Amino acid sequence: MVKLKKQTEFVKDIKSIITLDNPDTYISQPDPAKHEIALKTENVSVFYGYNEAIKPANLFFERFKITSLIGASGSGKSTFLRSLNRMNDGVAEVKGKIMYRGLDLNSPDVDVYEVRRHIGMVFQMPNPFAKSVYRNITFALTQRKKYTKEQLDEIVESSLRQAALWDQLKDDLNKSALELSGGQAQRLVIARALALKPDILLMDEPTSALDPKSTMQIEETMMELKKQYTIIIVTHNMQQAARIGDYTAFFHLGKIIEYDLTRKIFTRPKVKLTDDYVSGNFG
Ligand SMILES: Nc1ncnc2c1ncn2[C@@H]1O[C@H](COP(=O)(O)OP(=O)(O)OP(=O)(O)O)[C@@H](O)[C@H]1O
Repeated sequence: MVKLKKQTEFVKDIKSIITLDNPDTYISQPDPAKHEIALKTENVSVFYGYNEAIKPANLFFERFKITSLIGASGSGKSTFLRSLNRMNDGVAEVKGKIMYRGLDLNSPDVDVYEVRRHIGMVFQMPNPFAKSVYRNITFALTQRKKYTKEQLDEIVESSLRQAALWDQLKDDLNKSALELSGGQAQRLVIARALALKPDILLMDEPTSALDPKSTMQIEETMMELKKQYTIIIVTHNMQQAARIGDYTAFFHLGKIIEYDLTRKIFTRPKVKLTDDYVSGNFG
């Protein structure tokens, strides 16, 4: 009688096939038999015209973890990140599947607004609207649905609390968001994304425009947020990736060279190119 393999053994097999076929890459995914997967890409490639900026990428993102995307400038990190919630629509052609709760988010009949409600995005430069702190958080919500004042008050408070901004701003909710410091503005943008109650937060170099103190505060906030959200972050800051990332994917010329637990990427990478990058030999 043929004995069926357990799923974990299949996963091990898949890992070794990938490694043997591509000796210059090493992809070690979180094991779906043991870990909940929030998002998965299947052969996702991205084209700007004829330029294949992302080569077919197959990545699993574990739920309630932080995954860092690292790599030199132009390696494709932002392009890949922006594909995950359809931010590349109209800019680039994205092929392959982006699987979320059994649904391919890259399918043309998927409502892009719904995709972005479940998968929020925070950009490099804090970009609050020229509105009050309160309206920044409620604006997107009220475009599609009616809320009572009590409901909105509750959402504003809980979003600001999660972004560690409530204590500082609770008496200044009518203040213009343009009067906030850079660190406060970035945390307001995080609160604005959280107000939509997403599952996943994409962050594109969220601290690169901030001073070290604000950077540490945002990192602390992210460590709290990952208890409730899955976070995927692009960062140029190796210390940041090592400090906060559970998993790290290293990109080079549009290809994922190595994907593994962060501690392995930074202490025992399997591919020399990764070692050279994390040791600061190029990039
Ligand atoms: N809007 C665009 N149109 C055409 N090509 C683009 C566009 N955006 C990015 N590219 C190209 O795609 C490739 C990957 O760029 P991308 O910005 O994703 O890299 P990155 O790793 O995020 O870089 P950085 O760290 O500098 O932000 C580069 O060759 C870049 O020139």
